[in-house]
Amino acid sequence: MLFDGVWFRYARRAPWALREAAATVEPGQTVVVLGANGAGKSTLLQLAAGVLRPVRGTVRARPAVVGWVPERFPADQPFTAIGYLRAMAGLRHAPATAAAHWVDRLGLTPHADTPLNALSKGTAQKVGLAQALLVRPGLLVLDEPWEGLDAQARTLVPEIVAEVTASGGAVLVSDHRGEITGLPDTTHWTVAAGALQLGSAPPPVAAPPPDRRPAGPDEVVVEIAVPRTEADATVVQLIASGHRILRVREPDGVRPERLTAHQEEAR
Ligand SMILES: Nc1ncnc2c1ncn2[C@@H]1O[C@H](COP(=O)(O)OP(=O)(O)OP(=O)(O)O)[C@@H](O)[C@H]1O
Repeated sequence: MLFDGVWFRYARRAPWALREAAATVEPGQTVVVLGANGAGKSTLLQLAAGVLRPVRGTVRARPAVVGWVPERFPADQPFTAIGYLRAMAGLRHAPATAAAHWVDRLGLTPHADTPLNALSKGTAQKVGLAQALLVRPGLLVLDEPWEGLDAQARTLVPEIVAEVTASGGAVLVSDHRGEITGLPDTTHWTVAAGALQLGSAPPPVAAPPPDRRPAGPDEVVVEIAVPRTEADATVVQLIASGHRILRVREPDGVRPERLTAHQEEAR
């Protein structure tokens, strides 16, 4: 599949959400799309899936079967989980066992008869994932597939991606938090302010230094624990939300040399 000079904006006078994107996706390839909030990842993925059409340029040679998993599954539909998947399976001429297979595989059995709009966000996301897999896709497009999923379901994502690519399908997956660790042989693309860069490593998140002033009488200190890989990004987010970072530290009893250079400086 080829992005041939693709430009997109959401309204006539709106700023370009994607500018002159040029890229190729080969069969069997996994492309991880990185970038900050609002950079244009979802826009790019929707153009790949054919959900949006380019304003300029074209997307060529899109595989016939596209599985599209949006960032938020639209759960406001008058179906139960299994009813929805059976209806989708019928529309797409999927194998008769497809809906039941994915309900079982994604751990949806206890929720099969629950109306979609009564499902938790994570369970609804699993239904969104299941519908994209009813017919094995030549292109699977996953927009932040980890959002809201429980630990068990998260481990299934790399497994499913590997199965799709092993059968010659291509996968495009966005990951604004840099969560992807379990996917082998991936190509990285980075979107920054609507510009697509190919083959670049995840951009480093440079966290500003801590604010050394002690907490004042009208403040409280809230301690949080985050995954080591998300520490810098969390510091940036908290500061952007108007909070002060007093320090970043290792958990009690953990040797300090495991801190990154930045975290060491922030102690
Ligand atoms: N439906 C829409 N109507 C108008 N503007 C939109 C719409 N969807 C996205 N945009 C704008 O297009 C730009 C790119 O948004 P996009 O959702 O592609 O970013 P993203 O990288 O996927 O962000 P996030 O990680 O927050 O999902 C942003 O400026 C956003 O505000």
